[in-house]
Amino acid sequence: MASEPLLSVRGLRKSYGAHEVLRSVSFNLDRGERVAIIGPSGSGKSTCLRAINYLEPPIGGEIRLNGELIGRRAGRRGGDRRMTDAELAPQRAQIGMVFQLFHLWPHLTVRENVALQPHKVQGLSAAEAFERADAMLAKVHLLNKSDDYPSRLSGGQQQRVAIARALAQAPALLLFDEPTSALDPELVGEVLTVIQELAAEGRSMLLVTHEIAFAREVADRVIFMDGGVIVEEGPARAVLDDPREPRLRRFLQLVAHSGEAA
Ligand SMILES: Nc1ncnc2c1ncn2[C@@H]1O[C@H](COP(=O)(O)OP(=O)(O)OP(=O)(O)O)[C@@H](O)[C@H]1O
Repeated sequence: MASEPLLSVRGLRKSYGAHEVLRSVSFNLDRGERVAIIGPSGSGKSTCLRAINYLEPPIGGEIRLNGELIGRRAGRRGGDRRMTDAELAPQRAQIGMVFQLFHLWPHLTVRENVALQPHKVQGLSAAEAFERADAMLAKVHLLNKSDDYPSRLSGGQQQRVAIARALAQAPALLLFDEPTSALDPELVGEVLTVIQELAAEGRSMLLVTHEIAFAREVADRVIFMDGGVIVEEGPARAVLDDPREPRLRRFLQLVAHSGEAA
């Protein structure tokens, strides 16, 4: 029997008013797998990522991590109900998320930013949480900045701190939502290098990215979304180098012509 996937997304749906942004999206991600989601602006990529940890609660479908249903539990009167934020916290802790904007606490040092979740949510002592923070900051090559405040760091460094913070949760799955799109071009490389190093460690990750060359490099599998549905998916090189769907072919041509700024 095939083993259960790490992440299973089935029939995911999301609307804003009458606008259906996700129209039954289904895919799996296996342990150690790297999956990139690409597609035109507004196709629902970020919404899909944010629905996975219920930052944007979906209106239909099912998400499972290690087989466990995310965001919903059996209700008293039969059927199921949405979990409260408190109930969701331990599930969210298994899913590390890195956003386009870094969302670091400005009044905390780099080390304190990274140690906060392990200390407050996972119950590590302050000393243990700082030790873990330092180990994660070493991974993103920023141990020398641990006593600085975020405002003293470049955008690329702040994003690497945000990655260290996600790692400090010891998550089963990492979600990256366009992690380089708020950065000046000269700062993109350092962030992509760190993500690549994490991929080489065999971490499970789902990335929304506009960087097609990077997706080809780092992802095992690519999902192309358009209009709230998955139009094509498959091994990265097959999807990106030999696309079947005309919509994907057009998208890749457009990206190539605009210097990868889709
Ligand atoms: N909070 C919201 N309220 C209303 N509409 C929203 C909201 N968030 C997203 N949308 C709409 O949902 C659609 C999908 O947005 P989403 O950000 O998921 O697309 P995307 O593929 O990630 O685009 P981009 O590449 O530009 O980030 C868009 O039409 C967007 O305007």
